[in-house]
Amino acid sequence: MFQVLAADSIKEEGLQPLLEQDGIQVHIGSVDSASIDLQKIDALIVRSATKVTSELLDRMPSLKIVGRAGVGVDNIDIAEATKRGIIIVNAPDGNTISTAEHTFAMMSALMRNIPQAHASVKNGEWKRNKYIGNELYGKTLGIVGLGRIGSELAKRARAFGMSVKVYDPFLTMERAEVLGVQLSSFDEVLAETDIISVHTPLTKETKGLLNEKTLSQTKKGVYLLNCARGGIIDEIALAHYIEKGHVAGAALDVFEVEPPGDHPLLKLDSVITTPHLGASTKEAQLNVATQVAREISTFFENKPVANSINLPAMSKEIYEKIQPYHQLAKEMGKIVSECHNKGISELTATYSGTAAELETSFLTKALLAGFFENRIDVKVNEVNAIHIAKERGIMVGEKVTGNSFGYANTITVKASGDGETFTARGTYIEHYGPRIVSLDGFNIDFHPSGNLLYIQHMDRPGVIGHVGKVLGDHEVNIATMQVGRKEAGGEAIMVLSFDRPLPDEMVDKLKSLQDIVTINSIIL
Ligand SMILES: NC(=O)C1=CN([C@@H]2O[C@H](COP(=O)(O)OP(=O)(O)OC[C@H]3O[C@@H](n4cnc5c(N)ncnc54)[C@H](O)[C@@H]3O)[C@@H](O)[C@H]2O)C=CC1
Ligand SMILES: O=C(O)C(=O)COP(=O)(O)O
Repeated sequence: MFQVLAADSIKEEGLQPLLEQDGIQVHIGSVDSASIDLQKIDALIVRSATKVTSELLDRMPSLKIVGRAGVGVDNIDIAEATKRGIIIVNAPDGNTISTAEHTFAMMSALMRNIPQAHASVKNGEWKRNKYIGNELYGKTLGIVGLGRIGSELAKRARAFGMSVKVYDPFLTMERAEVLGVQLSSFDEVLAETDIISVHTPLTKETKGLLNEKTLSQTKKGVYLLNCARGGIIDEIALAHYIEKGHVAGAALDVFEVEPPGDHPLLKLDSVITTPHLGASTKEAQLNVATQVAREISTFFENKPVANSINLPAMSKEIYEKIQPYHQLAKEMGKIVSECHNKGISELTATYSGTAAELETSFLTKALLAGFFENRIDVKVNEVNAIHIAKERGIMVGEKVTGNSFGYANTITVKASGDGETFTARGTYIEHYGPRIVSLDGFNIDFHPSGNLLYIQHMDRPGVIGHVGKVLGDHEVNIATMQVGRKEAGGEAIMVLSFDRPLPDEMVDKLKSLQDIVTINSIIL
């Protein structure tokens, strides 16, 4: 039974996809609830309040996936989660409209002093002159970060007769034209706009984007909005610029530390604020909860998630196409690990034909996951495979070749270390299945599944008979058998498959036979 913890007051109605699925138990609570055994939780759903730190991850050894019911993942230690093979998914567009609408409402409220005037009337006052505001019409709005929310804000601003200048280093001229905004440099946005609204994620690059220096480049009387993340606008610098009358006012939905406590900005009359409400609408909360619940339910069905932060994005169609190669790559990783049961320092995957047309980095990660499966104690998957390889000093290479060795595709794995090299080649034949077509330079042809024995031996009369006798004495039935050799009388290999696991003492007996070089048992 998979255990899901939905924290941060996730809208329960949105959890329906998980509640409806057999084999899943959903707990509503928090990571601090005494009644919840964190050790057993497989999936965690959070909003922005729960901080998914390495300390929390230490307390959740079964955790496999974190669902962020929203956009920003700055409350999640992505590097730590990735190291541990934990997938992170978010709900990128479920709260776009709500946040854009909230930003627009904040902008209107800021320009017309609505919160201050409201409080004054409630206080028994009637100060019509004190609260004279400014029109939005004809003003220039500067948007920093024209992603989903920034774009929706731009559309609304244009509908209100504002012109819009945008700074976003990743934005194309075509997209700016479609949205009717003017693509500008950061300096132009600072110097030429009346209101500046930030809509970037909080990253190393965006932290303190508006600071003592850049605020000095803004127009005197500028208004600032932050409905993205606390810290994009330096709070101390902002308070300073408001106090000295350079910035006319600010609307803030977010703070560096939430709740902000006794904060200098809260003491300023021209600062209006909400408690991180951008995404807090019934509609957005239903959207984001449903989106992450669907993702987690898909994950438990062993299908690809659509919006992972630390896995490549893949549509259902692409996933279906890549799936057989993914399986083959993983099995080849296991085969190489078992057949070449030695230390390795380099692993190279070479793809050809139809395999080379796919997301090969995903296949290489699957290969590594298979390779490490029986070698190390840590669970290895596509999320942490590269990290684990690096940590263990294994160089991972990836190549594409035009030579398919007569097949429609091949995946060739070369493992090297201590002066020795082992190579395996496999192919996927449509409507037929995966085949291993070469092992350590020997041509062979077998289906990689079940219980296998890989035997290296000398090509001498009687060897196969002796192996058959030991198996017969143990009443072990051979399902399939393939042999390969490079030249008569030289080294040769056998790959045998069985319907059930093999007794250890029988494998030991086989090892002691004359002309047997090595024997490796492989379970796929
Ligand atoms: N107040 C609230 O409740 C909410 C806040 N947010 C915040 O808003 C942010 C934006 O959300 P979306 O628009 O959905 O994300 P998005 O990913 O669609 O847009 C972000 C944009 O920022 C741009 N960008 C990145 N680095 C930049 C830089 N250094 N300078 C200028 N532009 C840069 C990107 O190119 C992208 O276009 C989220 O990361 C989140 O932190 C999101 C939802 C609700
Ligand atoms: O989606 C986001 O990035 C948000 O900031 C919304 O945060 P929340 O889920 O309301 O705590």
